[in-house]
Parts: sequence; C-alpha cells; structure tokens
Amino acid sequence: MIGTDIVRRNENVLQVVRSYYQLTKPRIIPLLLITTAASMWIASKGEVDSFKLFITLIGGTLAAASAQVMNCIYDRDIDYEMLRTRARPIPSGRVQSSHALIFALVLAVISFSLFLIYINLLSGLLAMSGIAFYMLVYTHFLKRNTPQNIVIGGAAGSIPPLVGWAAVTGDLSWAPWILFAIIFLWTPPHFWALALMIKDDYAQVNVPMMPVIEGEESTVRQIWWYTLLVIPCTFLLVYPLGVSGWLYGVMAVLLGAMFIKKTWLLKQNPFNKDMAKSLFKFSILYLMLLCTAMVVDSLPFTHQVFTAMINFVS
Ligand code: HEM
Ligand SMILES: CC(C)=CCC/C(C)=C/CC/C(C)=C/COP(=O)(O)OP(=O)(O)O
Repeated sequence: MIGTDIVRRNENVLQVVRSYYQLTKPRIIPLLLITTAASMWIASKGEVDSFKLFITLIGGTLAAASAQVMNCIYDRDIDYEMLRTRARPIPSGRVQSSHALIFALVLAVISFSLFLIYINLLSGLLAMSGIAFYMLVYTHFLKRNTPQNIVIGGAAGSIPPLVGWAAVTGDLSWAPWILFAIIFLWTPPHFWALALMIKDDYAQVNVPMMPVIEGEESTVRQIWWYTLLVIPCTFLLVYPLGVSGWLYGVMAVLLGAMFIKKTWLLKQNPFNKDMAKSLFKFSILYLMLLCTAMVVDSLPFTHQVFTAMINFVS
C-alpha cells in the first residue's frame, strides 16, 4: 500500500514537472540558443570562453522560457479555443495562472542574476528587454490587433544574438545588428508559412494573422519579398563587415538559393499546404545551418586549413 502511494506521488511530481516544462514551449528554445552561440563565436573570433558560453546559454534559456510562460498566461483564453493549443498546461487546467506567473518571474530573476553576476549588465538588460518586448509589444499590443504583429514582434526573437555579442564584448557593433536584421527578416517567411497551414485556427479566435486578413496570395507575395531581403542581408557579414569568411559565404549562397526555390514554388501554389509546410520546416533548417556555418567559419582551424589550401595552390 505504502509502495503504491510512493509510486503515485512520484508520478504526480513528474506530471507537475512535465507541465511546467511544457509551459516554456521548449522546442523553440534550441534555435534561439543557436543564434546566440553563433554570435558569441563570431564576436570572439572562434575562441569563445566556455564558461561564458555556458552561463549565457543558461541565462538565455531561462529568459526565453520566462517569456513563453508569460505568453501562455496572457493567451490562455485563445489557447483554450484553438485545437492546436488546447492541451497546453493552463487551458487544460494542469497549471494555475498565478503559479505560472510566479514560475515566469523566478525564471526571469535567475536569468538576470546570472548575467549580472557572471557576464555583464548589458547582456542581462538585453535578455530582459527580449521578455518585455515579446510580452508587451508582441503578445499584448500587436498579436490580436494587426496582421503586422509578427513583423514588428519578430524583433523579440531577434534579440538573442545581441545578448550573445554583448556577453562577449560588453557592447554592440554593426555585426550583431546584422545578425538581428537576418532573424528579423527571416521571421515573416518562417511564421507566415506556418500561419498558412493553421489559418483556420487563428481565424476562429479572431487573431489577425496575415493569411486570415489578406489571404494566401498576398501572404505568399510578402513571404517572397522578405526572402529576397534576408538573403543579401546574410552576405553583409562577409562584405563589407568582414566578420565571416568564404566558408560561411558559400553556405549563405547555397542556403539562400534553396530558400528562394522553396518560396518561389509556394508563390506559384499559394494554396498548397504541403509546400507551406515544407517552407516552414526549411526555414528552421536554414537558420540552423547558417548559424552553424558562422561558427565553423570563425574557428581558427578553418583559417589554418584555408591558408594551407591557398599556399598549396599558389
Ligand atoms: C514573432 C516571431 C515568431 C513567431 C510568432 C513564431 C511562431 C511559431 C509558432 C506558432 C510555432 C509552432 C509552435 C507550436 O506548434 O507550438 C513555431 C515553431 C517554431 N519556431 Fe517560431 N516563431 C517566431 C520566431 C521564431 C524565432 C526567432 C525562432 C528561433 C530563432 C523560432 C523557432 C521556431 C522553431 C525551432 C519552431 C519549431 C518547433 C517544433 O519543433 O515544433 N521562431 N514558431
Ligand atoms: C531574448 C529573449 C528572451 C527573447 C525571447 C523571444 C522569444 C520568446 C521568441 C519566440 C517567438 C515565438 C516562438 C513566438 C510564438 O508565437 P505565439 O506565442 O503567438 O504562438 P502560439 O500561437 O503557438 O501561441
């Protein structure tokens, strides 16, 4: 009897932990961290301090998690109405909003303290501005009021590379702002491709996402223009900034060509949900591989190989 009680209590504890974990929308966080890490690698010219990297990624995780928990509290009404989000911990009644709020605040306080104690004030303030922007500007003011919600709100998701750069250098120069711009311009193709697939969900709860308000053809046309803008922006790290080299440049061209192809296909078939899904998935792979290329390109080893190849050829 006592044994069964212990097993049941352990299951309950696990259930609670799982619910709080789900509140943080954990599947999105790794890509946010990849953009932070790529920025840190470029800022430190491939020789990033591992302790600083570790603390920044933990602090970034906690800040992003806090932002997502606050979003889950604010959006609990529409999350309950939509099939895709109904099983989230608050609408399904597994976590109370007041408890979630305490959790979000604790995550934010720990995140800011880690940045302040081990890194610097600027990176901590930037991480907190990410939470504030996502909550106040995106979730409160824009999400339910304008189809431009994710264009402006996308600035929140573009802050992590600023955090990473500030963590390494203590300030911000042109390069981190270009990284910011890359993610800012990448966000509309990323999100609208998904919004094309789940348009009816958003329409049902009156959230004015672009496909709901302007329809598929207009949305796809806008995805096309943002894709054409983001690709040249990725080249700016090579020229004129010169913070990334040939390896990254080649990857940026190849990935850019694939991005254009996917978007072009969707532009020809704006109502094709499979193509929208394919673009959405590719958008994630695109940013992941672009950031990986930034990291590999920044490593001293890559420069040594490149120099050896040049010497061999000449
Ligand atoms: C305002 C900006 C953004 C909006 C509105 C947005 C919205 C979304 C939504 C609604 C999903 C589906 C999640 C779900 O089914 O629960 C999603 C998935 C995803 N987003 Fe975004 N996103 C934004 C920016 C970003 C940024 C900046 C990143 C990372 C750099 C990112 C990375 C991801 C990833 C990796 C997934 C896939 C998660 C999975 O595997 O299910 N998103 N996004
Ligand atoms: C530096 C720092 C802390 C940055 C945090 C920025 C951040 C949390 C970006 C994530 C953007 C995102 C995935 C939004 C989901 O939209 P939604 O909530 O409208 O999606 P839903 O329809 O699934 O609820």
